[in-house]
This record gives sequence, C-alpha cells and structure tokens, in this order.
Amino acid sequence: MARRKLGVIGGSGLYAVDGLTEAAWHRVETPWGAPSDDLFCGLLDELEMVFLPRHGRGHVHSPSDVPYRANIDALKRLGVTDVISVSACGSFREEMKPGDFVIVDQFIDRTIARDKSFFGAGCVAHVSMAHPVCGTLGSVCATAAQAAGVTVHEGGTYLAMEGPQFSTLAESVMYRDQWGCSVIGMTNMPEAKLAREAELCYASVAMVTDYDCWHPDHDAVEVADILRVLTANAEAARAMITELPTLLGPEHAPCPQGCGTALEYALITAPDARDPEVLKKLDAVAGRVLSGPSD
Ligand SMILES: CSC[C@H]1O[C@H](OP(=O)(O)O)[C@H](O)[C@@H]1O
Ligand SMILES: Nc1ncnc2[nH]cnc12
Repeated sequence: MARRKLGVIGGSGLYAVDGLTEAAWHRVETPWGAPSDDLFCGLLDELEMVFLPRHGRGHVHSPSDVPYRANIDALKRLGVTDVISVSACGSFREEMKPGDFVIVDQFIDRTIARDKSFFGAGCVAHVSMAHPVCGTLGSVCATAAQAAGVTVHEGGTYLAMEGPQFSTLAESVMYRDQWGCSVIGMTNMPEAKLAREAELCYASVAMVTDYDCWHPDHDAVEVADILRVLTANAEAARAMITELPTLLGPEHAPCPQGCGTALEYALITAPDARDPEVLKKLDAVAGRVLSGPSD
C-alpha cells in the first residue's frame, strides 16, 4: 500500500496551517508554470502533509488567475495522494448557514476563462466527471469537521462561477431554483477536473460565509461581511485539519471509487501519434499510464 500524503489547498482566509513539525516552505517548478505560492510541507502527527494557499499568501491571485494546473501538478509531483480543498462559498439554502461546512458532491461549471485540462493537442484524454469528488475522503472530512464542532451538510452542488464579481440577483435565483445548487464559489472548477486527471482523490469542503444575494435579509454580498465569517471559518478549518491524521491513517489504500486509476481508459491519442513534447509535460500527472508498457 502507498504511503499517504495529504494535500490541503487553502482558499480565501486560509493562508497557513499550524501544528506541522519538520515544516518548511518549498518552491516547486512545474511544466505549467509556478504554483500559487511555495508549498508548506511537514508532518501533522505522523501524517505527511503539504499545504498550498490557493490565492497565495496575501491573496494575490484572483479566481481567474489561480494557476490551477501548476497547483495540481506541484501536489502530484510532491507525491500527494489525497487533496482536500477548503473554500469559502455563498449558500443557496436557508439551512446551510454562515459558519456551516458543506461537503460538496457535485459541481456545475460556469467558469469560462481558465485552462481546464492537462491534455489537448498531442495527447487527448477524456476522464469521467460523473462523480467528481472522492466520497471516501469527503466522509472523512465530514467526520473531522463534526469532531471539530462544526455543523456539516454532507452533499451539495457547488456552482463554480467565473467571477471576480459576485452574481446578479437573476443568476442567484436561477442557480438556486432552476439549477438546484446548494452553494456558490469561484475556484473549485477546474481544480476538481484537474485533480481527477491527475488521479488524485479530491474532496471539497465548502465553508459558508454568506447567503449570496437571493436572501431577503442580505441585499448584496459584501467582502467585508464575508471576511468577518472567514476568520471564524478558518479557525474551524484548522481544527478540522488537526482531526485528519487519526481518521485517515498513514497508508493510502487503493481508492474504491477509482480516483487513482482515472486515466486507465482515458487516453485516446494513439501511442505513436502522441507528441513527445506534450508527453514530457505530463510526466507527473500521467506518468503512471504513460511510462508503462506501450498501450
Ligand atoms: C473572498 S470572497 C470570494 C472568493 O472567496 C472564494 O475563494 P476560495 O474558493 O478560494 O475560498 C471564492 O471562490 C472567491 O474566490
Ligand atoms: N456569494 C459568493 N459567491 C461567489 N463566491 C463566494 N465566495 C464566498 N461567497 C461567495
């Protein structure tokens, strides 16, 4: 069995984690450019962990500018097996209140201005996104967050919008009523798609900061209001993270859902038609399927 290495991508408000030993920030180069920031690597109890602030320390990357491919490549390159994304989000459900955590299990991707795949001309692949997150890892996050005293909702659809502006009222009401969404944010896509292509287990913990603009008591979304909730949410996220080593254990068993073999039947470009330059860039994310016997 492989040794587990946990990656945590911290969203708005979560730019650092505490409690890691033997920890240091490491710069990682990737064929997709620089990640959002250096990666903070260390041990949480016995568990190897890597933390990456999605927007960089100081929040310098907007949702459209986050280097999603470099981030996922860097985590994979460092040997990460499981990725937990921690994100701020708006809520479309009265019962999903600011301060609650939602373990996302579906996405609707409305982002339009981002690189969404590691694959393309020279090496084409189509992975399944029917079940876009790792259910096993999500359940562990739910248990960890509950142990940290947080109200958790297991399951919910995350609407990924381009941003950086918040939604109009018409969009907000449509996402809630017609599209049945639970929460809204700007970053989990294409992150979840890229994690799947990189054969990583990926879970999304969406921390509610506001009710978006549909709610009669919340006329407009204001960053100042969000920031107030974010600080408390970040503390709760840190408390959740400290529960993870005991729940996850040091070994990464093969994922029953098949996250670790997502590329098995995904590559469609014939081996002799693949572009060697493109293959070089895929060394980390697709090394398992590209370096084996010719398929
Ligand atoms: C600060 S409010 C909007 C901002 O917060 C969320 O970021 P993240 O998903 O990284 O926590 C949202 O997606 C927007 O980027
Ligand atoms: N209402 C909202 N819309 C989009 N992203 C968000 N992040 C936090 N709250 C949000």
